[in-house]
Amino acid sequence: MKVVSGQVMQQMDQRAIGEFGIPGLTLMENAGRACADAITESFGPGEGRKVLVVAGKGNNGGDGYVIARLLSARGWQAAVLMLAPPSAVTGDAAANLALLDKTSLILPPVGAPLPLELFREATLVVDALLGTGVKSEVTGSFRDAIEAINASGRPVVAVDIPSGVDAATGRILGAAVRAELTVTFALAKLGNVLHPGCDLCGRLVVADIGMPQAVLDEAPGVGFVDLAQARSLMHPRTPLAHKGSAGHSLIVAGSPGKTGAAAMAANSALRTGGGLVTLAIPAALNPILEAKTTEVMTLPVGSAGADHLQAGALPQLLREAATRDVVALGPGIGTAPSTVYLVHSLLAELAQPLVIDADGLNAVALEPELLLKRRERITLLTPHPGEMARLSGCSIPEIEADRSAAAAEFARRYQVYLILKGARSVIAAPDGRIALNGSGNPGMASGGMGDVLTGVLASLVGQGYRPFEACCLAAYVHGLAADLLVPLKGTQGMSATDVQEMLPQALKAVTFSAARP
Ligand SMILES: NC(=O)C1=CN([C@@H]2O[C@H](COP(=O)(O)OP(=O)(O)OC[C@H]3O[C@@H](n4cnc5c(N)ncnc54)[C@H](O)[C@@H]3O)[C@@H](O)[C@H]2O)[C@@H](O)CC1
Ligand SMILES: [K+]
Repeated sequence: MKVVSGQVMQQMDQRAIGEFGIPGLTLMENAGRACADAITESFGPGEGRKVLVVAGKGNNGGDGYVIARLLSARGWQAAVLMLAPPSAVTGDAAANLALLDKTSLILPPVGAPLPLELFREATLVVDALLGTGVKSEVTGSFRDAIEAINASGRPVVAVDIPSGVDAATGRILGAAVRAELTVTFALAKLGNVLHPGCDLCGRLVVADIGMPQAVLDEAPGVGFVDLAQARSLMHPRTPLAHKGSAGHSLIVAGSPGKTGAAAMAANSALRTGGGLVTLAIPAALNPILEAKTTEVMTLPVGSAGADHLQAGALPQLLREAATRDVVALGPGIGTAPSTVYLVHSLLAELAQPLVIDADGLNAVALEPELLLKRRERITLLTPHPGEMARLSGCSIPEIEADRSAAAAEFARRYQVYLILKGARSVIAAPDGRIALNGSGNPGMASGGMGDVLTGVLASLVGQGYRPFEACCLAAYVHGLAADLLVPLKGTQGMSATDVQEMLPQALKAVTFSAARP
C-alpha cells in the first residue's frame, strides 16, 4: 500500500479537481459517504441514536457536515458542534454546511466552556476537527474539544486522521484524538501509519473517493509493508524444490561472548527456508557452535587457536563464498583491528550479495567510502539508529528526526539497500524507493533481534528474492514472528530465540490466505 504526506494529498486533491475536472464537492461527498458507510458497517443503523460530529472550519469539517447529513438520513439524530462560526467556513465546506438542518448546529459562544453533556448523550462521536490542513500545535478551544472527545468514553470515528496528529510525521501536535476507527481518503497518510499517530487511529480504513488512477499512481509516496503486500512478494515454493535450489547462505560471525549471535543468525536463515547454511566462525569457537547448532554446517576459519576473525582468514572465506548464493557478515564479530581489516577486505573482494550487520557495520563506519567499491554488486545493510548514526556521521536524534530521509540519503549515496531498524523500520533502495514496515512490537526491544533479522534477510536473498523485495519481506516476517508471540508471551520477556522459532509460523501466515491451511 502506498502512503503519502498530507501535503502530497492536498496536491492530489488539487490535481483531481484542476486537471481531471472532478468537482471538489464530489470528492467531499464521496469522503463523507465513505465515513457514513464505515459507521453503518461498524455501528449498525441509527435507530434514533445520537451522533455528535465535532467540526472545524476547513474541509475536514466539511466532510463532517456530509456525514451528519447522511447519517441523519439513515436514522441517526445528528448534532454538529462547530468550533468556528459559520461565517469562517468557506468553499465546499460552506456548501455542505448550507445543506444541514440549522437546528442540528451547536455553536458555543466564544470563550464559553464546551457543552460536555452533548458528549455524554451521544452514542458515537465523529472527529472532523482537523485533517491534513493542521499547521501548528493545537491550543485553546480545539485542544479543549480534543480532550472532551477523548474523555467522552464514547466510540470515536476520526475523519481522515485523528485531529492533532501531523499527517506528515505522525507527531502529536500538543493533543490528539484517540479513535476507534479512522476512515482516510484515497491513500493512507504517513501520520496514519507512523508512531505515535498510528496508535491513535484504531482500525484504519482507506476509502476510495473517486481519485483518478493516474493521480494515485503518480503521487510521490512510500510503500507500507502490510500482510497483503508481504503476501504479494512471497515466492511460492515449487514441488520440485530441493535443498540446492533454496539457497546456500554463508554466515560469517562470532567471537568470545557472542557465539549466540552467530548461532541465531545461522538458525534464522534455516528457519526462513534457506536450503543450506554454512556458519564461518573463528576456529577456536568451533566446538561451541557445533554444540549450539544442528542443521547448520560450521566452518572453522583461521589458525587453530584463533578466537577472533582475523585478516589471515580472507583466502579461506573467499574460497568458501565463491560457491555460495549470499554472504552475511557481522553478527558478534567484535571490533578487533584485525577483524576490521578482514571486513574491509571482504567488502572489496566478495562478489556475492553481501548482508552486513552489527560489528560489520561498525567496521564499515570507519571507512564508508569502501561501500562504493561494491557499486556493481549487491550490498544490504541492517543498521539500528546507533549504527546508522556512526555510518552517516550524524547524531542519533538527527537520524530519528527523519528516519526515512536518513535511510534514503545513505542508500542513494552509497548505492546500498538498507533496513533502518526501529519501530516502523525504513527500507531504502539505491534508486530512491522507500517502504515502511508494518509489523513488529515493543517486545522486540531485546538483544539478538538484529541477528535474527540478518539470518532472515540473508536467507531470502540466497533464495533469489530481489534485494528491495527481500528487505521488505525480511523486515515484515521478522516483525510478524514477534507479533505472533504477543498472545503467547506478551511484550515483556520474549527473546530473539523465541522470534527465531516463530519464523516458520510467520512465513506460513504470509504464504497462505486464511482460506488455505
Ligand atoms: N478537495 C479536497 O481538498 C478534499 C479534502 N478533504 C478533507 O479535507 C481535509 C483537509 O482540509 P483543509 O485543507 O481545509 O484542512 P483541515 O480541515 O484539516 O483544517 C484546516 C483549517 O484548520 C485551521 N488550523 C490549522 N491548524 C490548526 C490548529 N492547530 N488549531 C486550529 N485550527 C487550525 C486552518 O487555518 C484551516 O482553516 C482532509 O483532511 C479531508 O478530510 C476531503 O473532503 C476530500 C477532498
Ligand atoms: K479529523
